[in-house]
Amino acid sequence: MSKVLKQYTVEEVAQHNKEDDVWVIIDAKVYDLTKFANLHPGGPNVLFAASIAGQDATQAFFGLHKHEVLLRPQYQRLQVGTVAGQTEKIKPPVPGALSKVPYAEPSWLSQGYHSPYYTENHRKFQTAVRKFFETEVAPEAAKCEDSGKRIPQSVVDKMAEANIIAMRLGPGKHLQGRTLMGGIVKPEEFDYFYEGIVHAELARVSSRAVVDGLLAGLVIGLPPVLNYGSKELQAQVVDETFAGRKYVALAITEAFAGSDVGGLQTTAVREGDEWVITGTKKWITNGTFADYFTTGCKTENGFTVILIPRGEGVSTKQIKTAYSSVAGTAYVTFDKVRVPVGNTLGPVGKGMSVILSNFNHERWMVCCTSVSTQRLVVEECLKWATQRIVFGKPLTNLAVIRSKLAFMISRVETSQNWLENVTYQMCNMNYAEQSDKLAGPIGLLKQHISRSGRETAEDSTQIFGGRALTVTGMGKFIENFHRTSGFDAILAGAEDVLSDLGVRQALKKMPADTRL
Ligand code: HEM
Repeated sequence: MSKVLKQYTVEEVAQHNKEDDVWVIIDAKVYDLTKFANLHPGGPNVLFAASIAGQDATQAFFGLHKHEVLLRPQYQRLQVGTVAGQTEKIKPPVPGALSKVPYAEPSWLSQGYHSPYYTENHRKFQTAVRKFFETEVAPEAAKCEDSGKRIPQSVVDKMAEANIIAMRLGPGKHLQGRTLMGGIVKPEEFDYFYEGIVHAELARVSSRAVVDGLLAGLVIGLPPVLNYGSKELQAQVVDETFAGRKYVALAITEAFAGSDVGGLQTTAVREGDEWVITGTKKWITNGTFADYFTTGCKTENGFTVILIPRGEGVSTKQIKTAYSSVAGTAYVTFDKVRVPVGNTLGPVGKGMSVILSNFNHERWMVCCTSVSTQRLVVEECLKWATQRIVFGKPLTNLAVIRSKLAFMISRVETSQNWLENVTYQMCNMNYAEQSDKLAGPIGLLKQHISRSGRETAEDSTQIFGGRALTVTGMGKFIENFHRTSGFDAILAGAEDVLSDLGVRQALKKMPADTRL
């Protein structure tokens, strides 16, 4: 039973202004901080100041803490009453609800705006997905970001139950017969806009590392099995991965070669009905816990992709990167690993096209998560710049801050609009057409979005000041974004390589019969 809260007048609260009896008012609620003072992370003295003890400390509080602090159960207990004649103004977030902060949501989710791409059913789906991620994933995501431990199986199980894992691989036959998000969308109606919603909502509740830790390896490592694996192999692997019982990682990059896939040295040699594989792989997302590795190998006549199950000769070790170990980034060693020839994905020697066509979806997914995160940065900055008082006025009074906000908003809106256009093209092209027509545009889009992200990371850091330098507190989200936005510029293809790819693809299509 929740405790009955007494009402106090402002004058009554003001009596509690001593070190052994300290109360404060925060947003029309009365808190008894007497016992808590010595445990307060900001120290006891700040609570005893004449402007705080017994006073309305709302503005001071929100200048120093995120709202979520008051919502933590251990701090909710400090509330002893409410203030007579006052009502709370700052509302706790409702799971699944949209933000009312301008530009915090894409225009298709903003009241009074329209979109040619999304239907009412996309909206219904979005509400359900946001609620799911906010209630089921967000609490664990925050814990794992801190601890570096992998996402608990209970979260994976819930994602599998709603078929979120399968939906993250996009539309296709693999969705047939599955109930998607409780049946809100039929498998045959599921398009890339639905999939984009899943990526965007995941990014809203997760740090960059958690986005990857929540089975990004599977999202990029399983498509070659779906597109090129034999029926027997698919039967063995697909269901158990969509059920969240087994994990997959894409193992392409090596210390010897990153974006230049041609320089890979891991080698597969055919011996009867088996491949014998030797080599190393680096920066492998989810590699520490993956059960299967979709691996790029050098073979006699070129490059071949082979699915390697974890077993004898396979070892993985964690690489410490700038983001949390929750992503399970690994260094993988294959030491004369024997794999049946049936595990080959696509034609022998033609692995390059398997990998290159797979990149489109991976890069597009990074675009979806990155734009969503950049939008959250805009929201955080708008909130902070409005509530932060400097020299007696809100930060928004400064033209330089408004200018930064203008560029941040413009970057996220241009990115979103281009992304939606590319998504629409994907919805209307088959896999082969996408590989032919979209590799260049998606490369350019990703470099635009990751570059925008890094500029936004810089701007937001200036807006948050010192708070953007600490991993906890008001600016923790900005700090994390600033530290990890570079991952979008490298993973799935380095920014410079992708800009070049985009232009080279365009040049290939230049008509021979044209002159200035
Ligand atoms: C219900 C009342 C309060 C609770 C539960 C609370 C809790 C906390 C927590 C959890 C932190 C650590 C910040 C973080 O890492 O997120 C913190 C820091 C701090 N708190 Fe409070 N606090 C309360 C009231 C106040 C008030 C009224 C003041 C007024 C000056 C204050 C001043 C500070 C300061 C100066 C810091 C350090 C901020 C920093 O390192 O940037 N707190 N508080």
